[in-house]
Amino acid sequence: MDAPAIETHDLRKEYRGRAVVDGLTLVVQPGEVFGFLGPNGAGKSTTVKMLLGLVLPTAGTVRVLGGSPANPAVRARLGFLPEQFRFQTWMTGQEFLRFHGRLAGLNAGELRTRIPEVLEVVGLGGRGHEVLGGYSKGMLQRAGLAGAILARPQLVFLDEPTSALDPIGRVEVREIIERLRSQGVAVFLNSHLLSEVEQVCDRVAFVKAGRVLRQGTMRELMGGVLPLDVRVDTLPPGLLDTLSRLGELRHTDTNTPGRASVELWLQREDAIPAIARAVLDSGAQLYALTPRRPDLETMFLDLIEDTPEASRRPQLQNGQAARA
Ligand SMILES: Nc1ncnc2c1ncn2[C@@H]1O[C@H](COP(=O)(O)OP(=O)(O)OP(=O)(O)O)[C@@H](O)[C@H]1O
Repeated sequence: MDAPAIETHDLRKEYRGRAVVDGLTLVVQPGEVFGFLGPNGAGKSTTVKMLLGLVLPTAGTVRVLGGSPANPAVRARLGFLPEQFRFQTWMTGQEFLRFHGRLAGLNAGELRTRIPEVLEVVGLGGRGHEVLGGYSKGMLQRAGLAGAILARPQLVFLDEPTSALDPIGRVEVREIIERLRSQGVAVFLNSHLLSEVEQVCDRVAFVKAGRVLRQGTMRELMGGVLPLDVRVDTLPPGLLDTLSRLGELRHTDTNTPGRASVELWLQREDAIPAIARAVLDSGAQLYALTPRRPDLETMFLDLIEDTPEASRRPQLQNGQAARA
């Protein structure tokens, strides 16, 4: 089996005696999309810099792709899209990629085939001859992403990769990330767009003040529960009893004539077919069975709620009141 894409143990970074990364232990597997989340100043960028070998840890160990990030052979297999990329605005898109490709060790033949390929992947096909100074913010972000994946890295760090993109661009970046995953590439994603992280990440870690507060799959973070919304036309006698044997009945709404909805919390996804059968056997019409993904934003706010900012936060929707 391949070495983990990222493996840190008790990683620590101090600036002037203050720990900004404080005992970070993480494992990210090849082909895994890992979301690294936390409020401003949590130590995310410092962690990424240590993983890239740009900042030396004060203590602890870090291995990427089975080796040291200080090793040039390891670095050649890493891709990085920083949030604040300083582009050489006088270069064309192609020149920029050629420059980065050469730094990553690609030869002239590889660059000739790979540059048009990545420009196409990021949605800049046919625009590579234009100077970066004339690109829009979204185009620059796409060019940066092209640079990050150009040398076919095995591990890619993406820092806020869609902050300048419109909704279509965001979907495209999600598709690029999914394609990377299917090719066995690990992606370390840092984004404040939690709904986006929710949709694409296999696992997430929440960090605050340099420490991991919680990490796991979305399901694990929810305590292993899968909420399911069931929409039917009516609730015949006995159906609620049957459903409550298949999952935990959390909420029932029969206020709209001709419509009823039930929220069930399941322990196992494979209870869903039995729920569909129970509805049909009861004689009701089934309109929807919707597994609900846990809401990362609510989890995030809950976890960081003891910050001073959080105690000033107004009441949240869906009954999620901020506890001071
Ligand atoms: N070179 C440095 N010298 C001194 N302090 C630093 C240095 N780099 C970062 N810090 C401090 O470390 C803490 C963590 O910073 P870091 O940039 O890693 O946070 P972050 O989670 O990436 O934040 P953001 O979401 O705002 O980008 C901050 O308090 C920052 O001021």
